[in-house]
Amino acid sequence: MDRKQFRDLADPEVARETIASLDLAPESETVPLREARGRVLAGRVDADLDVPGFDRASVDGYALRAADTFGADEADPVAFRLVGEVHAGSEPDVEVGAGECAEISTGAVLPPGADAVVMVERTDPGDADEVLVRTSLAPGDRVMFAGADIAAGERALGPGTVVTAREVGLLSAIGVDEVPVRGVPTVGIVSTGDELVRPGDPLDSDTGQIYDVNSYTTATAVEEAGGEAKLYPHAGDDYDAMESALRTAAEECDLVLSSGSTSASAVDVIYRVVEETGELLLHGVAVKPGKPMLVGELAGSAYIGLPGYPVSALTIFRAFVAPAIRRAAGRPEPETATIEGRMAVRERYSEGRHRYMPAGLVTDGDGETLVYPVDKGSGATTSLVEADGIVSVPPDVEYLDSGESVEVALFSGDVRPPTLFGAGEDDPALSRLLDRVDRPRYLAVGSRQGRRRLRDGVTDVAVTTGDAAPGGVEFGGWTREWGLVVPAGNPAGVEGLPDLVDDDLRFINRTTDSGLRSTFDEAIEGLADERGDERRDLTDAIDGFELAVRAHESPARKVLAGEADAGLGLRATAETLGMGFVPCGTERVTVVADPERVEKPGVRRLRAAIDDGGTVFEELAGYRG
Ligand SMILES: Nc1nc2c(c(=O)[nH]1)N[C@H]1C(S)=C(S)[C@@H](COP(=O)(O)OP(=O)(O)OC[C@H]3O[C@@H](n4cnc5c(N)ncnc54)[C@H](O)[C@@H]3O)O[C@H]1N2
Ligand code: MOO
Repeated sequence: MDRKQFRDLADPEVARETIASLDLAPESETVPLREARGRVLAGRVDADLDVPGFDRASVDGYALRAADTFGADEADPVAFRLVGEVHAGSEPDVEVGAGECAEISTGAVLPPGADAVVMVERTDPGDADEVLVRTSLAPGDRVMFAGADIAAGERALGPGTVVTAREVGLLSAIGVDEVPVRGVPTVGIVSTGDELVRPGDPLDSDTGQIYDVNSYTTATAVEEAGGEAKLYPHAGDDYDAMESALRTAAEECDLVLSSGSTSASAVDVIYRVVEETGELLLHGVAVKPGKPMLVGELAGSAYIGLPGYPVSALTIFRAFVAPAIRRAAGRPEPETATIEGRMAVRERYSEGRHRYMPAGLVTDGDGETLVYPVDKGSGATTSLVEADGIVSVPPDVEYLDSGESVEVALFSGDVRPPTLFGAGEDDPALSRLLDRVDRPRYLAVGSRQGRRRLRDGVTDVAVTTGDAAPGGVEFGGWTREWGLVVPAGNPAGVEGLPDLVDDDLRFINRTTDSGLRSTFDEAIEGLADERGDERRDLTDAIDGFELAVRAHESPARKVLAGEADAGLGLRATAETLGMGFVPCGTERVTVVADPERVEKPGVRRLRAAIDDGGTVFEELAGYRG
């Protein structure tokens, strides 16, 4: 095989073969039995003694010769002479002859001469040192013979066995206190990028800093695949920093995984580091996401470069890297849990790359599984959390039709569709109500998108302001007070919407998908009518009218950060954040369900939660149930 493929995007199969050609399997080792849980046996373990090591009583009773019990039954017992006793853990000092018996406890060595044990319950005391036996026995009854569990020389466990409590049980029984196990591949993780900050450290968003998602995510995924993750400090975006980080990791690990710096920009130099420090075998694969991945070797260690975008990095990891780590660790490929479903919507894609499409599941009113694409882009960490699995779409498929049957490879076998799937307005009361539903999924995409997804038959419920979604079953709702969120104490003395137009105030708006934004637009429209102005004149006069942010607290937070004087928001938000509030009105939030899905358990639960309301509305300033 020609292992170098730089110019064109490689076929995914070629990428898989190239990764398979890397050697990342560590040496086997021996570990104490107490530390063997979860490890994979590297070789066969044979028993070198019999278990049990002696003929053993299985019950408390009397050891005797079975032949002497012939004809005994409840009505007609046979008398035996008691000649001694044997306890577990001691060597018998008695021999059992014809017509004799010895008292014996469970687990004790069968005394010489005896070949069976009668349970104490089937006996009675007789005269003096006599025992009456009220049942007939066959030789071997209530006795476990030496080697019956496992015999010396027998195969106990084979290579590849994953050690769990059961295996520890057998190994303990045969006296093994150390086991040969496959080495755990050590995987060094080097994230690249000047902008990265470890979670827990302070973040300066103004300078473009972001929390490092890939280091911990990849480390967790490595451990899930059976490797040992070793985190290195992230490397800056220059050649020397990357070279030194990769070199150190390569010296200490079986596999080095980097993330970032794989693509086309001037700082994406990692391929040169690999080329010059080791060998670059492949750069670029015809998959989406994850096109710019790299495969190579570095100072005797295997190397894979993941793209910087978290979704791309994790998708590539799952598709290409995890199988290689499992192989190196000697772990079996997990049963892929898959589920068939029909596409809820049509999805187009035609870039000629094999696509790993994150997909969510929802059940319709008949319990049938529907599949919808979740694509918030490779840079959105919520893409994978909001999805349930991946639909693999070959490069020649240009679209998946609505209603078309597809197969979803679930992220794990225990993934289930949510009991309730909703979309619409971002609202704090709704968040609290959803806490009362078991495993709901809710996408705060705004009223407009909420209506659309309910109409498309994707979601079970829509949560909207203004007009309720048409054609649905109304579950009721609540009102919330909206207005302008200003700094505490309202230093600019803002009194209402007219001040936004007339005064020199920096304002932050909500995106047009949000229902609150529609309410605001109507109020501006009303103000324009009142003044006999064009709406446009008013909006042009508002400094920041076009500055729109996505979620319900976002404008207030910008005000809090000193970036604006007033933000569109809710009284509840101002209260929570300890800010000032200028009321402009109330608006109604309505929950509407797909008529075919009102009987789904999660949907019924939400309806009950709305009816009940409890303290939810009382606890939120400006809310009424
Ligand atoms: N002109 C082109 N630009 C891009 C192309 C292209 O073909 N031509 N490909 C795009 C694709 S596809 C991908 S995928 C990315 C891959 O980019 P890099 O691997 O070079 O990654 P960076 O540029 O360093 O980062 C991309 C993005 O991800 C953020 N990032 C990086 N590391 C982390 C981390 N550890 N945790 C969280 N987020 C991280 C980074 O800040 C960037 O926003 O390139 C496209 N561009
Ligand atoms: O390959 Mo990029 O990963 O398409 O987003």
